[in-house]
Amino acid sequence: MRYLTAGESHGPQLTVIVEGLPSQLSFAKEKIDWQLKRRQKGYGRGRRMQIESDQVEILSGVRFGKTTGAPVTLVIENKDWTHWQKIMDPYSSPEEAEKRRIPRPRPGHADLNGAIKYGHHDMRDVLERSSARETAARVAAGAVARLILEECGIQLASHVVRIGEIEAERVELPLADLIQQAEDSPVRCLDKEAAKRMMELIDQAKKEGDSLGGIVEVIVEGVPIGLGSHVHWDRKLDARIAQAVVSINAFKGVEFGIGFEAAKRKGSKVHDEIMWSKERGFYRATNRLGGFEGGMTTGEAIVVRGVMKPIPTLYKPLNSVDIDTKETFAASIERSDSCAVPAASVVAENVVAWEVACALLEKFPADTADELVEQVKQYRERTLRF
Ligand SMILES: Cc1cc2nc3c(=O)[nH]c(=O)nc-3n(C[C@H](O)[C@H](O)[C@H](O)COP(=O)(O)O)c2cc1C
Ligand SMILES: C=C(O[C@@H]1CC(C(=O)O)=C[C@@H](OP(=O)(O)O)[C@H]1O)C(=O)O
Repeated sequence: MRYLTAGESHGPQLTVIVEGLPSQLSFAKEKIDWQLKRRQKGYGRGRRMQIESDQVEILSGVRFGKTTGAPVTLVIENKDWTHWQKIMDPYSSPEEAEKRRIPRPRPGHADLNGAIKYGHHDMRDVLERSSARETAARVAAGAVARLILEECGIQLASHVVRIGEIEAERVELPLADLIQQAEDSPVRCLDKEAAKRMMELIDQAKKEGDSLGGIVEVIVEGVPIGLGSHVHWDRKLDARIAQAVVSINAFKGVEFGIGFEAAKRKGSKVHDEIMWSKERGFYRATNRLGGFEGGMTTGEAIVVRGVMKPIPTLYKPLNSVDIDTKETFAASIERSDSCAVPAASVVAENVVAWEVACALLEKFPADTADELVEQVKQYRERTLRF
């Protein structure tokens, strides 16, 4: 499977084309819209999220509620477009655009590098596409992938484990409870006490004109053994997931299982002992390596964490240099999120879903959803008897 996204943050819409889906897959639009809604929530978001109410319009590849096997095109309207039409229209007048030209690059954004690279003297031409607005399209693609995963008994969840200096206590919960509790928390945090302090910290950062980052964790359960492959670097599924997570705007690092902690421990406290029982087949006594050995799934839950830097646009401005005058100025802003870690946890969940679904279809190529489900079922039975 593959997908392409297109669209600017303040253009008319985002478009995503998903290609390679099996046919006869029940295409529940409400499930895609639900993922989009989840991405819009979260404490610390700015005014833009009050304007948008994201949902998909399906333009191709689905008939009678099922995929046909043809590319699926989804669009998400930007309601904010009406406020930007004059300067974002493909044939807007240069005079109009000049009034809102951006000659001042914002530290921490793609503005300056993008302007130099693409020869833009209005940094709006960079900003519009580098904006995390695009993550709505990626979530839509991930939500489509989840339709496949669901049919095959694979479930995902995510939660926030850190915002700024506040770290959540580790809580072990069955996945269904974890999903519910994360959903009930405005910061998607399972530790209620930490969640309260996270919200206070966000309020404080906002008041001070500052911003916050954090760490999110994604968990995938029900994964068959052997998705991905050890035979070639670009087929290792952990590596693909790492790329997907770090490609989310503002994400700077990724770890699996105990992750960077592994550097401090001896091998005996890192590797997961192999066990066997008639009911479960092969399994691991622990899951410190987060569900991967040799770039392949072990059958234990995939546990992946991503670190998000604080939002770069600050009401308390940082210094930058005007590209026209070369003079130093303090960057001014109109509006911004002060913390988007809870929203980004939903993005992370969905980009991971995409990678897992691709790996599933690589192991079990199928033209119809039934063929896929049957192959996965048989493979799970074979695995148990191995
Ligand atoms: C869900 C989400 C919302 C974001 N909202 C903002 C925002 O309101 N203001 C901002 O300056 N950056 C925001 N960002 C981060 C920037 O998009 C990102 O830092 C920037 O594009 C530069 O990319 P890089 O940080 O990956 O280098 C957001 C990121 C995500 C994932
Ligand atoms: C639009 C979204 O996030 C935006 C991501 C973003 C950025 O610089 O990345 C900046 C803000 O955009 P604006 O300048 O229009 O307020 C966020 O609102 C979204 O998540 O849908």
